[in-house]
This record gives sequence, structure tokens and C-alpha cells, in this order.
Amino acid sequence: MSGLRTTRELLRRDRVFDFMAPALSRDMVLDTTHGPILYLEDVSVSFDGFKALNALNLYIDTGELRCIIGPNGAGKTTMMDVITGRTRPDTGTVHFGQRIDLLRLDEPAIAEIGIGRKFQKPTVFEQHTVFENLELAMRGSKGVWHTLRARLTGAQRDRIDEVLASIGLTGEHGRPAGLLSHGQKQWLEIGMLLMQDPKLLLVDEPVAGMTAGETERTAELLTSLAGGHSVVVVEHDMAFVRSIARKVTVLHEGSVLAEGDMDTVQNDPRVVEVYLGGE
Ligand SMILES: Nc1ncnc2c1ncn2[C@@H]1O[C@H](COP(=O)(O)OP(=O)(O)OP(=O)(O)O)[C@@H](O)[C@H]1O
Repeated sequence: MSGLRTTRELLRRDRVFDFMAPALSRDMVLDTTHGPILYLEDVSVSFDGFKALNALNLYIDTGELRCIIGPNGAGKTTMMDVITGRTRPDTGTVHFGQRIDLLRLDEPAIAEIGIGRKFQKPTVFEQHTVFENLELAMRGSKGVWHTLRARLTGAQRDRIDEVLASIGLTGEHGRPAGLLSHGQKQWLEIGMLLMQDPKLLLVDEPVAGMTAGETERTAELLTSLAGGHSVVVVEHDMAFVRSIARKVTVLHEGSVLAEGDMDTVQNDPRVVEVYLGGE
């Protein structure tokens, strides 16, 4: 019986022999030995003939915190959509580390391999507590009731406590998420992303609608995440960008117009003309 089963197992068309498995999965291992964690090369996206991205080249280093700025319609959202698999480029290549070709993966697979995206509007489970939201995020798609009935291991509980501390919500862990302030909801959602242990975090306009105090704490949070994660922030609030920025990329008409530290890009006449002139 067991001999027959073994034979059947061996003859299965999709069977991956153990000795071959590492070779097959090697392509999916994140390899950042050359420095960058993300490579976009010559990426173009057209919508009805209009080029939202135009031969864009962008490299994000491992552990860096990069701010992306640019006027409305510059292509910032389209760029995030390409990285996360929402939009397929017409031309170009997109790699996660040196080996993982993101254009071969769909949206869920890209999230699975370690690219987390935070949209502008927070989408937390309002009726569930802060702690439960983090628990749900950790367990993925098993379903709310299954997840909340299952027992947490000590390590899982520790991980949730660690994330609660890093997002500054330890004192709020038992509150329903619906009762949090706008800023706290944004932090909770960042925490939910952190539960999945992403290597690269894409954050879209994190401080829109926040109070000055919340904005300051968000700056601290994103700064603290860099190093352990690579973080890409798209933001229009220039004071906020100045407070966190090390390297800034200015997008314009789907390409990089300027790149460098905040002072360099702010004093670049081309940037002043297309974006900062009215600031
Ligand atoms: N699905 C789509 N269909 C048609 N045009 C689109 C689509 N998505 C984006 N565009 C266009 O592509 C251009 C780039 O848009 P995108 O949203 O990437 O810019 P953005 O830099 O994120 O702007 P904002 O700062 O306003 O969010 C815009 O002119 C936009 O109208």
C-alpha cells in the first residue's frame, strides 16, 4: 500500500523531486548582494496613447527610506501599481533584488514575497480591536472567525506586542479600531503590513489629513522602519518630506527629473519650475 502510494507520488506530473526543489526555487530568493532591493529599468506605461511612465529608471537600495515627489499626474501612483503587479508595463523590466522578476508574478504573489503597500485611505477592521487587527493581518486569509478562535503561540503574541510598540499603540490594543483617530488608524494599517514582515514597504501619502502631532510621529515611525526595511514614500507634504528625507526622487511626466538630497532637488531649477515654484 505504502509502496503503491510512493510510486504514485513519484509519477505525479507536478511532482518536484526534493533534490531539484532548491534549484527550482532559487529564482525566488531575494538577492540584494549588489545593493538595490528594487530595480525598475526602462519602464513605460501608456493609457490610450498617453505615457504615464516614460522609460522610467529607478533603483531603491536595501534599507533606504526614499521619498518620491512630483506634480499631479507625474506617474507616482502608476509606478506603485507597476511594482505591486496592478498594472503591467508596456516595456521595461522590474526586479525585486537581482533575481526576482516581478513581471512574472501577480498581485498576491508579489505581496507574498515581501512587498507591502499602504494605500492612502486606511482600511482596518473597524469592529475589531487593535490587537485583533494585527492578529488577523498575521494569519492572512484564513477567515476572521477561524483566526480569532485559534490560540496564539507565545512567539506570535510577542510579535504583536513588538509591532504594537513600534506603531505606538500599545495602550490602545483593546480598543475597537473604529474608535481610533485618523492618524492612529494609519499607524495600525502600517502595523498590519509589518505583521507580514515585508522587505519593501510602499507608502502612499501617509500624512494626508493628519494633525501636526500625528505627522511628527509618522515621521518617527517611518524613519525607525528604514534599515530593517526598505521604505518608499510618495508624499506631497514638503515639510514632512524634508523631515524624513535622505534621498528624494522627483518624477515628472513619467520619468525621473531629479534625484538627490532634499537641498539638491529643492534648488534644482527644473524642479522649481515644474513642481516647487508655487510652494
Ligand atoms: N487607469 C488609467 N487610465 C487612464 N489614464 C490613467 C490611468 N491611471 C493613470 N492615468 C493617467 O496617468 C497619469 C499619471 O497618473 P498617476 O496617478 O500615476 O500620477 P500621480 O503622480 O500619482 O498623480 P497624483 O499626485 O495626482 O496622485 C495621469 O495623467 C493620469 O490621468
